[in-house]
Amino acid sequence: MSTVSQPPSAPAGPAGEFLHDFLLAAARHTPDAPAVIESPRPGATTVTTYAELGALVDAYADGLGALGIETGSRVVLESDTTAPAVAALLACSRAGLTFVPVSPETPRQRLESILATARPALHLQAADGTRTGLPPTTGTARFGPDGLTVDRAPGPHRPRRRVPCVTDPAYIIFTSGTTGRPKGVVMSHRAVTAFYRGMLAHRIAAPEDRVASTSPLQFDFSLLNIGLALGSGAAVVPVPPQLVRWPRHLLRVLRETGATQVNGVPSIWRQPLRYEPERLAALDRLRSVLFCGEEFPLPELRRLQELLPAARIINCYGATESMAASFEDVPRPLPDDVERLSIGVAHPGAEMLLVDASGTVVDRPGVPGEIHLRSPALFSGYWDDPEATRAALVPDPLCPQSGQVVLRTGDLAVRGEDGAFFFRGRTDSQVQINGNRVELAEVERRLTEFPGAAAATALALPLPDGGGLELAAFVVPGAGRTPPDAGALREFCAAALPPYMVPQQIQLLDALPVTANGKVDRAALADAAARAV
Ligand SMILES: Nc1ncnc2c1ncn2[C@@H]1O[C@H](COS(=O)(=O)NC(=O)C[C@H](N)c2ccccc2)[C@@H](O)[C@H]1O
Repeated sequence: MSTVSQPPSAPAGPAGEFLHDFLLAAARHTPDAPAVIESPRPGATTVTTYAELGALVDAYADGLGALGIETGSRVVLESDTTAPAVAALLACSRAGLTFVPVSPETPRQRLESILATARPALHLQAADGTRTGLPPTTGTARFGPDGLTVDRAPGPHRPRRRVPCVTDPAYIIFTSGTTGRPKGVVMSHRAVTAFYRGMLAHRIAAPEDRVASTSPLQFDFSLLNIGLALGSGAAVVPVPPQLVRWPRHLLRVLRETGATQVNGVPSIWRQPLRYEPERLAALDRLRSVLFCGEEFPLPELRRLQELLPAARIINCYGATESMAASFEDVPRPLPDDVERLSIGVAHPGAEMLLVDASGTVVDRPGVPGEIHLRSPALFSGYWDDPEATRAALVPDPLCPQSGQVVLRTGDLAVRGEDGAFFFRGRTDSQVQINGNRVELAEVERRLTEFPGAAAATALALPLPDGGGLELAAFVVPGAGRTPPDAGALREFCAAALPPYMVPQQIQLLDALPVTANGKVDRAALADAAARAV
């Protein structure tokens, strides 16, 4: 076999099956269109065009190429979502490297756990990044307006691989594993671009859109937003996490950048709805809202619809193991009798089916089952965790002989008469209280029906004597409403729920604690409840 000094150029997959090809293809014809619009400070709005983004990608890819890092190596990319950060992840893709996004707010111990697991060749941060003390086995570099600056070159290695392949990992997202050790969700180029194709078939964004992304880069919601914007030839408007948390800052960024779509987890709306309803209603360019990650409390969703009556609101459901699965418009207005939101059906090219506890496929309306997802966008597996991978990627229940695997989501749903799915919580959110099965979402829903309650979270907590579980609940009052009384809330629950579903303790909170990805932080609530006993 001939030895070649230069690797043959990677065979491009079908048009744009590599992440960088896919995301830069849409705007080859519109180089001067805005790709990223940022407004870190009042009056300091900057636009990066597709041509400028492409030039940054070239500069960073050259810098990475010069380091001679072996194809398939990992690069930890520590940054908020910015134009240079988007260019850096695209440059990793072009250089045949797998990027591992982490937020600058990632605690050191968690970063060290990710470094020990992913064993990256390089840690890459922004020019003004503050991370120090990286292990000597990891190269370090920074990306800035003029290219890469290498602080410490990656260690020498004997390259065994030279040709990038579309089944290579494009990125690894580390999620908080239930076992405490972060799980690395490995997504190939083929999977993520297959997902992007399915999502873009919904025509959610158009070239004139400006898609605000309010999630940290380490959360694949940000990667969905980048793909949605760039894949549509539109602009992404990254909102730094430290601005998302302050309603006035968030609304200023949306106003000054002319955002036409705002994508985020439900919790980003809680404070703006409560403290800045007028400024929210004044965002007259805002024409769509997309949310994901957890159920949107219905009182807050209804309030959002009141303030943004013209906005299309999309409920996006899915897991990091396939980036997402479905996109469903919320009825406008949401009928009063709706208790659970539809998650629709899987995006084009994918299919959800329900499997009951016995492993039988459920195909009758109204019968609950666990969502299994058949999709070309399924993850490759959990990094270095074959056992967890086998538990998630299971044989196709309809045709196990085929060798095809489907994603076992851990989510419960029922089908409506029209075939759409209705989310029914996690399989692990079914708890046993005094031997009775309790669906926590049912308790939460009853609590949010109380006049003046905007959101609620219910938890099953171990009894102090260790003998079983008891229900605790946390309720956030609505904007400008008299805060509900805990006793009245208990009576309200008792009027509609069996005794074992009435929370023993109910705490009123000004806000629910959220994780780094913006989801309700149930672990923090459990700790607070334990301390309150
Ligand atoms: N719209 C929902 N209603 C209700 N429960 C939900 C919903 N979207 C997720 N979830 C829940 O969140 C779980 C997935 O959690 S996750 O792996 O951390 N990933 C995410 O939350 C974000 C996900 N990758 C994503 C990114 C971008 C767009 C859509 C979805 C799902 O299995 C559901 O339990």
